[in-house]
Amino acid sequence: MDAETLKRQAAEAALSHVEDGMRLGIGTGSTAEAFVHLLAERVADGFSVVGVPTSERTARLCLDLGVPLRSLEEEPELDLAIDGADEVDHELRLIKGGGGALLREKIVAAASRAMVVIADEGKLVDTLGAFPLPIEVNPFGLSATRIAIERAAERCGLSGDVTVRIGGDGAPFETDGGHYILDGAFARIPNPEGLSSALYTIPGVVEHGIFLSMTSAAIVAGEQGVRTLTPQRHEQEH
Ligand SMILES: O=C[C@H](O)[C@H](O)[C@H](O)COP(=O)(O)O
Repeated sequence: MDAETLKRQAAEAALSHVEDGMRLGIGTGSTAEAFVHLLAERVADGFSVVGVPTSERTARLCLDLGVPLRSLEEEPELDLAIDGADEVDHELRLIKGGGGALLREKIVAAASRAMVVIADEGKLVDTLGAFPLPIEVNPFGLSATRIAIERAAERCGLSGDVTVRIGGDGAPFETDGGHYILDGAFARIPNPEGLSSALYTIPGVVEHGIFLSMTSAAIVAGEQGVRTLTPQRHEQEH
């Protein structure tokens, strides 16, 4: 089965967590977009939800497909966030931000009573870090912040290049918040809590893509079917 089919299966299973009348945080990326398409079909059938998008890209798709939207300012307390991830470990710690939406995604997840992550099984890892860690930074003092990140990573026992993400136009990729992204190729992050804390001490760091203790459940689709992982590591077959 190809990754797109698996993403759609995970997105389908996530719909069972959505109840009529919910205020939903809606993630960014290809898996979240598969979810938006399915949600839009439900909305067209009369299902009532309001969505708070985690990016301009997701907002455009929701508007195109007729999913009603509010800003987080209008709906500051959400019932559920549904989002993809770049990596998920067995404690449901995540790396996110491959699409550059990590800041809004983390704010929306934090404003939600629960967060369900949807992914194909290729995203499941023993140790986070093979996917370069996205770190959102203020453009001011970019080089100084990059050096500070490298030193902080070294103090955590990590090495690897930290590079500025470049957009399609050859200029630094700019997030919806007007920040830049540095990608840290650390290969293995055995102590994500330690790296997270170290990154938060750097003034130019706006946010990073390590999501800790935010995931209520991860719905993972693979060749053997769709599984729901919870932080207690209980699994359910669908
Ligand atoms: O910034 C983007 C998000 O964190 C995405 O949820 C993440 O990159 C996964 O995207 P995809 O579902 O396309 O693999």
